[in-house]
Amino acid sequence: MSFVGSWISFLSPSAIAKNGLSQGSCWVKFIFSAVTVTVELEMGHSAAIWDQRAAVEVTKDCNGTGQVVLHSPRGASARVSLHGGQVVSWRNDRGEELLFTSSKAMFKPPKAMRGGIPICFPQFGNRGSLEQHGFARNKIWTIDDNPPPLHPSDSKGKSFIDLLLKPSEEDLKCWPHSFEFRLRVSLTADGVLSMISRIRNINGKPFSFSFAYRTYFSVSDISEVRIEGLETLDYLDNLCQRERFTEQGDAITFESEVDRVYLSSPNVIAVLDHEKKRTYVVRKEGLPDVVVWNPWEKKSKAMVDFGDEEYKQMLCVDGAAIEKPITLRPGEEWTGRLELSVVPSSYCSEHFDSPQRSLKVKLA
Ligand SMILES: O=P(O)(O)OC[C@H]1O[C@H](O)[C@H](O)[C@@H](O)[C@@H]1O
Repeated sequence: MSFVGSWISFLSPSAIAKNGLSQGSCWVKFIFSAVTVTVELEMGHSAAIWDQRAAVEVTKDCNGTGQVVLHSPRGASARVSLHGGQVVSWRNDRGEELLFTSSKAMFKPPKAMRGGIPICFPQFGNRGSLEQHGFARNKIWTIDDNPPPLHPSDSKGKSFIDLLLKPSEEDLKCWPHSFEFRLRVSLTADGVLSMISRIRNINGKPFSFSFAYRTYFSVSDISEVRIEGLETLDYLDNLCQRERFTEQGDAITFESEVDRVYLSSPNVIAVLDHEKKRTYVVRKEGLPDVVVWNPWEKKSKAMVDFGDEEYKQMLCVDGAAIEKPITLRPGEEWTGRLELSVVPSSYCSEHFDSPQRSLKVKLA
């Protein structure tokens, strides 16, 4: 289908209804700022070159929460909820969902939806006095129309949205530190998903926090999955009172519950799904730790928003800063970046066999 054709079908009411955008929505807004589209005709085929910001849809529903859908010109998409600033869907150009969402997930505040990429801030797990994984994932974020600039490469050729979280009076009672948390979520034409978090101390005193992009990857079968890039690292085992161990295996595979924080990890990690013949590549910056979590059978049964057998279809691999909390002095800002891409495993076996050696790709 030509680019123009696919664009028109994207705008049609049936496409909007198919994407579920009109259901229960108070309004739908399309943002096409600074879009430059060139359509080239060559040998009877049409191709599109999309130079600038691509299509971003914003939908707001009646209970005050909303979603933003990012579209790539080649058909990939990402959906971000204002509830939690949580990425709730990431699809490739064939429409395949790459993130896990539980069939029992609840999409209503105040709790984060089980799946996607909830943000753990300012606390990870129960390492502190706040609610599990901190409050950011449970709050309503706003769209930031005028964020401080990022590097031009963070915008060029991408569809993106900027979100903002500031503490409420209630948040300040349990965590008395004023901050601005800016989140940029973007999608490249090839469907690479990026998240950039900028957290600024606007308080008169220093504060410390921990952080994780809890990333629920969708996998064919957990027994067919392995992680490369964490071998030989030290980790804290949440199942053994955070005792420190050293990883011994060649790669990480799964046959029981896992809940670990790998320390001082390389900036590129690969999650290989043999059955699907695809590999997720996780690139990160500013995030020294990697959490690996799968609840397995017993814990799955204990979670109300998670199916008994669903542990087989998911794996959390989170870029994180946990062991050494980040400290910001007044006026200082911290940045943590995550970039997710997916490649066929045939490509991976050639290029990603040893992530520590060959995946030294700097984030743009
Ligand atoms: O159910 P959640 O609050 O999302 O937490 C899910 C899991 O996250 C972490 O990995 C914790 O160490 C686990 O103890 C917890 O069960």
